[in-house]
Amino acid sequence: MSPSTAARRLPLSTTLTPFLYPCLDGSWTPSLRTLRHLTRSHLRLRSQVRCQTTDASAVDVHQFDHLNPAPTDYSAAPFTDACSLTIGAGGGGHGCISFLREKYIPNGPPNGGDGGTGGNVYIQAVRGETSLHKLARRGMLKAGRGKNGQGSLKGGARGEDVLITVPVGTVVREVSRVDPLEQDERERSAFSRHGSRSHEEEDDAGDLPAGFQRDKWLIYPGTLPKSFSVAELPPLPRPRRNNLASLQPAAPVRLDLDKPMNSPLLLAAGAMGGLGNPHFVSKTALRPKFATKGGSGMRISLQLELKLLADVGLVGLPNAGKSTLLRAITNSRTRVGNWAFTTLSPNIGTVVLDSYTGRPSLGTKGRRQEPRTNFTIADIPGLIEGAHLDKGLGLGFLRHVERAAVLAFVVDLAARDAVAALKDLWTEVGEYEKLREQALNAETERLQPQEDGVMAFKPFESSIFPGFDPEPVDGAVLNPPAGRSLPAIALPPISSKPWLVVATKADLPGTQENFQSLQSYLQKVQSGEEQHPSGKQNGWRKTLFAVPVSAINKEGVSGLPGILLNLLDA
Ligand SMILES: Nc1nc2c(ncn2[C@@H]2O[C@H](COP(=O)(O)OP(=O)(O)OP(=O)(O)O)[C@@H](O)[C@H]2O)c(=O)[nH]1
Ligand SMILES: [Mg+2]
Repeated sequence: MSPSTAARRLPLSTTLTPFLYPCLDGSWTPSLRTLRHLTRSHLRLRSQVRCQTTDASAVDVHQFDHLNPAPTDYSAAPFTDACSLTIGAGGGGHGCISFLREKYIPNGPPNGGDGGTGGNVYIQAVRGETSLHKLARRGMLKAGRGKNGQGSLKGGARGEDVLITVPVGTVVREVSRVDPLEQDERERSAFSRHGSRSHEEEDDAGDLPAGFQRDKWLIYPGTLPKSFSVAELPPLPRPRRNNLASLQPAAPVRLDLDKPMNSPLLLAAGAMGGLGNPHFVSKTALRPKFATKGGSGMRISLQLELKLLADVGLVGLPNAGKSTLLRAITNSRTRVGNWAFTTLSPNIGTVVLDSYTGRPSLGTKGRRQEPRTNFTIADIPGLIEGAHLDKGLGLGFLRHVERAAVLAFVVDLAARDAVAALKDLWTEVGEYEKLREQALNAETERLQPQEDGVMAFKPFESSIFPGFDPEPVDGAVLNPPAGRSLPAIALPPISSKPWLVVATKADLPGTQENFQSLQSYLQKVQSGEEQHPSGKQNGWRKTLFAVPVSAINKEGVSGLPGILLNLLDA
């Protein structure tokens, strides 16, 4: 019988009293001093009990500390670094059909209000968010629809806006969009070209004849289908675009939100509401019994990718000791364990340089205007040989260190030849870079105008005055103007970044030789005798060195922040 089962069977009073719960023993009354002592010993006992419940037989609970934590001593936040999201701007409310009716005015003039504008969708990169998991769960985010207009010329209320908050470092790409207004425009121009009326016959207001898009009308009384087909309708007014649409980023959306934003950025403006019946008063229809429906909101499918922003990125094989190193130099509570793939999602730790006197405890070199008071380090899951062939956790997590200014390669001196481990790591980083370049090229190609880079030149395309949309002049076919070329989110090559090697587990016996061969290899790379481990000609090789540390004993790590800081300012 296990001790826990035995404890369950015995009555509480015989097992725990008077040591743990003395109050349950009726004969006992504690003094104030005893109470204080009891609280202290109870707290100690509780923490021990908590540790024991994890794996009491295998480990001695007293040896746990911050660098050799118990299996349960870690912070685990949900993490998602890529997701797709569809956003929908709010549709407009319908216009109202209503007439003034008062005492002695039985058949008053029309007074139906316009429909309200649909809600907008905004995006904002904010500090504090660290993952996209909330958005990944949503899948679709829609702004509110505008309210319908009401009698007495009351306009409908605006639809509710939606604000998408994302972590700093999120890259947003548009996959596709459905813009009902553009579709409308296309239908109209097709109708005017091939329909009953030619383009020239279209009247000044750009209205099209009755019978075109009957479904855009509301008719009173409109309960019978007959009334829709028989009703005499005026020409359908041109669809209107929300003025705010001019603030939308040019399609296709491609944003790199690498700084916290003070104000949200408009992604999709809501559709305009329909027009109330007073808009359609004419000589022939003094009391129009129709209004227009509100427009539908545009939808954009987006891909969001989070590339965490850290100053230093730790790259290493699984079980090399990256997380222990992060714990040793920061306050991080990332998980540590003696097995591969302990870390399953990236962790960011902050090295605080503040001496608590308002000045950084370590000097930072000139170029920065403000002295650096902290810097961040990203720990990602370990890479294994062949990670680029989708082995292990894949290369996906390298995106979180590709924007780091400095790379720290963590090699385990006790596991295998450190030079071979370093070369393997560089191979995987190089493969990742190739994949990234391929993806960038493919995307740029996809977004480039077709027909061998030739596209029709449109001098001006106003979203505020949709009527002003000149047809391309025949023969005026130019290369895309430079100003409209697509912004490439280009990053510097990883091999050009400053890097160093942190050789961990130096406390274990027989690791000196391994370290010496690593150091002599790095010296040769620096002097140019050996090829850069990335295989690139212009890889960074200004000052290359390896730092031996025993992270678990916090030995050799005190100098690391200073070294990293020097490389950051290099
Ligand atoms: N002796 C010794 N052991 C260490 C040292 N650093 C880490 N370890 C041990 O090595 C094991 C792996 O450490 P982790 O920090 O989890 O390794 P990791 O690189 O983060 O592993 P993954 O997250 O799986 O990639 C743990 O059992 C640590 O206690 C060290 O300096 N000396
Ligand atoms: Mg780890």
